Amino acid sequence: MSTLARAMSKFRLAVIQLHVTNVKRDNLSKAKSLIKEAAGQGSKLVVLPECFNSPYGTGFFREYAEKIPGESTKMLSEAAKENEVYLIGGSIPEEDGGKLYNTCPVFGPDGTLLMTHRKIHLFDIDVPGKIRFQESETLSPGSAFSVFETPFCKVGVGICYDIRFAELAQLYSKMGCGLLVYPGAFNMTTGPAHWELLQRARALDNQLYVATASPARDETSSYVAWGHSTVVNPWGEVISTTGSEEAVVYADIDLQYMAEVRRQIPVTVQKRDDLYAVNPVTER
Ligand SMILES: NC(=O)CCC(=O)C(=O)O
Repeated sequence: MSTLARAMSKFRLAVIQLHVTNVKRDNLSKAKSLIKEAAGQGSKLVVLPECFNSPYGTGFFREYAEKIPGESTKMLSEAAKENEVYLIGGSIPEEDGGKLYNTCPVFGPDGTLLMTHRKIHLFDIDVPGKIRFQESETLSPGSAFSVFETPFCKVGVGICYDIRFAELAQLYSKMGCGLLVYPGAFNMTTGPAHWELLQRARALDNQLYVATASPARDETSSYVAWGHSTVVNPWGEVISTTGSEEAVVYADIDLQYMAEVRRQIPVTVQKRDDLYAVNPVTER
């Protein structure tokens, strides 16, 4: 491997666990300053949480929704360019053609919008006495897979509940991703039970890096996020995490290490695709 290739196989990732308020302007300016802070620490890829510009809740999505391009994506584009980072803009409520989506915009270091991911699997759950949440009351699902290239590796994007679907991660892995990123706001019921477990499972199943970005916990909000933004390596180990407060979580991603794990335990090439296969039906 050349020195350049070796250098490109390592990069710093920053996950911003933002304290989200109901004042959009404040959310945007706080996000902007934390992106700058993360870039100042050498991060090349920066991730914001699900619903970083708006409180998370079906009663808020329409009020905070924007078209793309709009106020929030303008800030993200400028921040990506000013700080020369790839920026996964968490998610924002998006309005398009009268429908609302939970959408993650991704920007390149020149400020270009590389792609948007509209949450594919809407968060509709009912755990009696604990939590009932129906995103589908106000949101429509996306129906496209979302992978983008960086000089370091291919990155696959899902939003929160998308992490529960192992086939999506498997598909992204098959498409060549070395890192899966899920901006997500788990809650006080499913967070302690499933959040870390799902990340480690997706990482181990596919022998790749997994990163999640949650809003910081706010006990006064109608939906209390679990926090605990995390990065997991291809061995299934948590390599960086935090608690419930606002924080920036840093992790050094090493694609050579991923290749080493895949050589040692070669499940990615041992898959019996002659017996079973997960194949994309649409791609963009
Ligand atoms: N925002 C979400 O999709 C929440 C997902 C979640 O909490 C879960 O348990 O799954």
